[in-house]
Amino acid sequence: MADLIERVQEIALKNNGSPTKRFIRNESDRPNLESPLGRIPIIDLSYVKSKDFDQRQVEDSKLKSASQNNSTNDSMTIISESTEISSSVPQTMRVESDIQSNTRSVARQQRDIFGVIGHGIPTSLIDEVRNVQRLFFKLPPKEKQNYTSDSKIYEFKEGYGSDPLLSDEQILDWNDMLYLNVYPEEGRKIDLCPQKPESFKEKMFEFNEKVMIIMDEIFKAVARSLGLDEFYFVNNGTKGLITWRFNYYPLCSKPDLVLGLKPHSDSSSITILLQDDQVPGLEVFNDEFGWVKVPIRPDALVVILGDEIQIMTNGKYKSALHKVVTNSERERISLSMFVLSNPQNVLGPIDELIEEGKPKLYKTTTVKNYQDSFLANFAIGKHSIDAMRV
Ligand SMILES: O=C(O)CCC(=O)C(=O)O
Ligand SMILES: [Fe+2]
Repeated sequence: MADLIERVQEIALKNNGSPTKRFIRNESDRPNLESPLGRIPIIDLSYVKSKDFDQRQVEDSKLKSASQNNSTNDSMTIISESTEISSSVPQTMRVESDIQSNTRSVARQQRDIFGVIGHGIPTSLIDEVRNVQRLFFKLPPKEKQNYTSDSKIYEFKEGYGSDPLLSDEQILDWNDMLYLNVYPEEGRKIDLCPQKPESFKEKMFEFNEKVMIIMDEIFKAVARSLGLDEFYFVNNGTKGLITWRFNYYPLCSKPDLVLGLKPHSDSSSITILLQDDQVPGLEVFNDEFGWVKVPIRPDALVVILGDEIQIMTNGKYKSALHKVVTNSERERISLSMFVLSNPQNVLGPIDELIEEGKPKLYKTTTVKNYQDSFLANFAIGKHSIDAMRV
């Protein structure tokens, strides 16, 4: 078993987008390309940051309803007042989505994923980040290969690569990626950071600085919504490590047989996702309707709750089960910014969040242990959080 040297992009180019056997999913795992368009809440960060207490409370309670598993119909009413991000899906896709939502309307909003607007990051910078990412993946294979690290395949593999091949039975994701540690600064491997396009590093670090500020605001709002001290996460190393994953999904002539990314939850506390501004693909699991498409709103960042939050909140907030489907017309990119706690931190339910009379639902371990088991399980499609249940 060796790492897959030929990248998905090259396979796609050589075969006109036609996947080889290794990518073909078993019948039960194949995507339904007609899944309905989901509704995800929108949080306006300019209100969350506001000094106006009342306005901040409205946004905080939206976040609470957005995240809490057992929220009531009342809290859903609050979030339904917010703008739906489906409103700015590009015209061509909107028509398709509207037809779908007419035939099968999705009433229940997601509670494990939400859009963030009012974040103050200029659209021009967001577009530039998407642009340098696209330019990087357009480089010749040899050039991109310079950014591949030679660490063992079952460890976290920084740099350029694709789904590591861990067993002969494994079905691979139709995705190439570039993984980079961006925080703390001393953890950066500058030799794995693309030299081309020239502005890649500059745009990446400029964007990172802005996103780091937003992360703190989100952590503060999440803490408030849980009744914790607002600095609980900020002061306890929940923003301990930030890793970016630039995803590239080539076009695929058999999107009904293949997945861009297999169903998974992220191991992070939260993931901030910058979606492609044109091409949909992300789907999230909805308890009522099964898989639903996550709408696109080009200026919004998407926040995905990860396993760490589910464990820390003793299941009060849930991590989002999500996957990516491919399409036969256009390639797609996305950028996942995973926020992980300090590796040495203890990971387990927070004492203040264990309700009286309710048991602890998750074991306690270290963040490092959880990450290690997550990476090994991810490749073979297993969910690590299942092993954490008491
Ligand atoms: O491509 C996307 O929209 C999602 C990517 C993702 O889930 C991941 O990188 O973990
Ligand atoms: Fe993910």
